[in-house]
Amino acid sequence: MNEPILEVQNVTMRFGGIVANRDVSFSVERGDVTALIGPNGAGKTTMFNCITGFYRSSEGRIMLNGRDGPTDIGQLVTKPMTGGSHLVTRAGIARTFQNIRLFKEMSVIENLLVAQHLATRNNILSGVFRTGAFRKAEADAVDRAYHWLGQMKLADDANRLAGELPYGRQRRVEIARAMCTGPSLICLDEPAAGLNPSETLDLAEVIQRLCTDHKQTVLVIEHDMGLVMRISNHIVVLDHGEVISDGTPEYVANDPAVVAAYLGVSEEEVPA
Ligand SMILES: Nc1ncnc2c1ncn2[C@@H]1O[C@H](COP(=O)(O)OP(=O)(O)OP(=O)(O)O)[C@@H](O)[C@H]1O
Repeated sequence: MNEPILEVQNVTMRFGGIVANRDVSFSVERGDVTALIGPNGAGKTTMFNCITGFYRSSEGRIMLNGRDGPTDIGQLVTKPMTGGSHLVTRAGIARTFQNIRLFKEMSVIENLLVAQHLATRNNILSGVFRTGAFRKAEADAVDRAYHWLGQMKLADDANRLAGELPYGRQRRVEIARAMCTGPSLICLDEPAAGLNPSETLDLAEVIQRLCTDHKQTVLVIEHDMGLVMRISNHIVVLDHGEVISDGTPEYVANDPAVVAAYLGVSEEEVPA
């Protein structure tokens, strides 16, 4: 399968009169770390919310070529009765949030188990009667949770309250929780926000390991350009809701349109 894992096709998102994304198109290739960057208010989070099924875009299409074949994200979100972002998680897109959203009064391991209950197809009856399939699913969920805690260098924290961990570790718990759902694509919303430099380095290492060891495809919004340049091999730049550059880190870093957007001056004014 050589097709991109995610295809954003001419997506426009309006909130009343505000156009947060305008005719946005880009692809995420399998195994890549793609970074979505841009100045404040450029439309990055809105784009993420469309991709992860929190919003239905006003126009355009977002296709996931995941484990169930081509899936139209917008159709999952608007499916009558059962539609919603949980179906997008099941289809293979997991995410973390700009503001950490762990269950702070639960242990780390419980946070990872809850995520898997939402992602599996067990129903209430199999739980009540504790069928063989249910018990196997539970045992697998625990194994998977410990596996990802180990990968995120959190094995010793399994039974601590999530809210008691230092911020950098909480970020890694969020990533472990997302990985437990077995995503085709993991979307990280500003993972370095609020981290100190040494926590950011740990985070970079963890994200790089997801790619090298687990062939995980990653889409990340990030303002920390040091981190973006270290981890990504593809960058899409948004400004005022539109894609202004798309390419390798080297290409984007030298694109006058990007320099202009960040400096807040017109393209013509940027020195060659
Ligand atoms: N729910 C909403 N209702 C109305 N306007 C919104 C909504 N969400 C976003 N916007 C507007 O859409 C534009 C893009 O916002 P968005 O949060 O997507 O940008 P961003 O690039 O993620 O910014 P930041 O880097 O500051 O997080 C902004 O003008 C914002 O005010």
